[in-house]
Amino acid sequence: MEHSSGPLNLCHVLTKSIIINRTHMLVHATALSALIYYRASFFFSESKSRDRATTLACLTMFLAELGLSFLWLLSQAFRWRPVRRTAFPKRLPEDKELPPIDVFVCTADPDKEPTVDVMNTVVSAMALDYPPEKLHVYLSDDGGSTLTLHGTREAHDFARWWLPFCKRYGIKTRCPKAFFKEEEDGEGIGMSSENEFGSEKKIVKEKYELFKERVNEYRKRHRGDSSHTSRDHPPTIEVVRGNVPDEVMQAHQDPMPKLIYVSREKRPSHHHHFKAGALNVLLRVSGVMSNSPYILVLDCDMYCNDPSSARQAMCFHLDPRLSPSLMLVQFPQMFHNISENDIYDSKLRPYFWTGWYGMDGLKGPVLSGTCFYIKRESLYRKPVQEGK
Ligand SMILES: O=c1ccn([C@@H]2O[C@H](COP(=O)(O)OP(=O)(O)O[C@H]3O[C@H](CO)[C@@H](O)[C@H](O)[C@H]3O)[C@@H](O)[C@H]2O)c(=O)[nH]1
Ligand SMILES: [Mn+2]
Repeated sequence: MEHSSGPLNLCHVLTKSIIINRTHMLVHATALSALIYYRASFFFSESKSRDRATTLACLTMFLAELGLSFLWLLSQAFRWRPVRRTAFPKRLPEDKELPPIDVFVCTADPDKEPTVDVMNTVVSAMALDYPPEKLHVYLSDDGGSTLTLHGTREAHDFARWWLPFCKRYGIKTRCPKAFFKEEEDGEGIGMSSENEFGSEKKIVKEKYELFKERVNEYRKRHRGDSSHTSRDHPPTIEVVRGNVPDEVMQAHQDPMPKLIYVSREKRPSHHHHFKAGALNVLLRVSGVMSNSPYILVLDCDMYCNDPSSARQAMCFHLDPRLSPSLMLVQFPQMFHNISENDIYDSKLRPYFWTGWYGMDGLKGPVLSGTCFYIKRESLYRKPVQEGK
């Protein structure tokens, strides 16, 4: 990668949106003022036709209107000064100068969060376009399930095929499940199955099917085997090496990101604090094992849908102008499998595509709990300066 003198990122103020938003606010505020004036004049007028029932009805409506107007007023902050940001990953320093990243994936229940899907998220994180020796993926299993541990080993084996395949063909969708679905739906990169890509895709698909089969087989065979429960189990930490024998491993010498399975100790007598407790344990475990200065947090059903996200995040974290006051770089969540007839906006578009741009313009969005690259240092107290 070449150095370049341009900035690593740009912040664009969305002038057109600002003009439209503020004009709309003005019109809306004028209409509201007229309404409030109309209601108020009703109460101050000395009309004899006003009986108690009419007054009560008008008062109730007026209070409701005042309440809604207040809510409207508060939400206008999000539309006041929206901004967008562009990152220039090509301007980042060389790979060897990039900082390491720890990825935290949390799962809690192999019945509610199917193991194959969780592993798809894990594999998509391992396949990020980032130097593999600088990427460490930690999977926290709050269920303490042997199925998840077994699935992690199987995922590691499958990643040996998947990672080189993605790298060689510049695959954009690095979650295997999503990639094969796109290929089936004809939305893939459209190369014929006759060529080299096609034949390799076929092999990788077979490996993926085998991986799924083995995980599901294990689930069937070992159901109810364990004496532990998700609420009462000892700790387990394993640097996952997979099930592949050494000879086969030597044949695939491509370096891979480290994959670490962590299941913290849980006892009924101690509160476990759900995901927050799991993240705290991952912070401590990773602090001893890799201690990377940046951390990506993912829910187990939030796969990485853009392999360049790590480099994009670094365009902000490594920017000397921004970095001292920057805690995290957050990506919006995207939802699939939502009904075509959805009337509840389950994709949360106003939140991610309006609210966030607005909040960023007012000094930063809220933390949404997943899909963010956070600076480890920002989670600890500021180091005390020497001599003070
Ligand atoms: O005891 C627990 C409970 C949950 N989780 C994990 O936490 C994540 C989020 O939990 P989920 O039940 O899926 O919550 P959602 O409502 O889908 O998630 C949103 O809301 C959560 C807080 O309520 C945030 O933590 C999430 O990041 C945010 O996406 C999942 O990966 C779980 O496996 C644990 O690790 N341990
Ligand atoms: Mn969830």
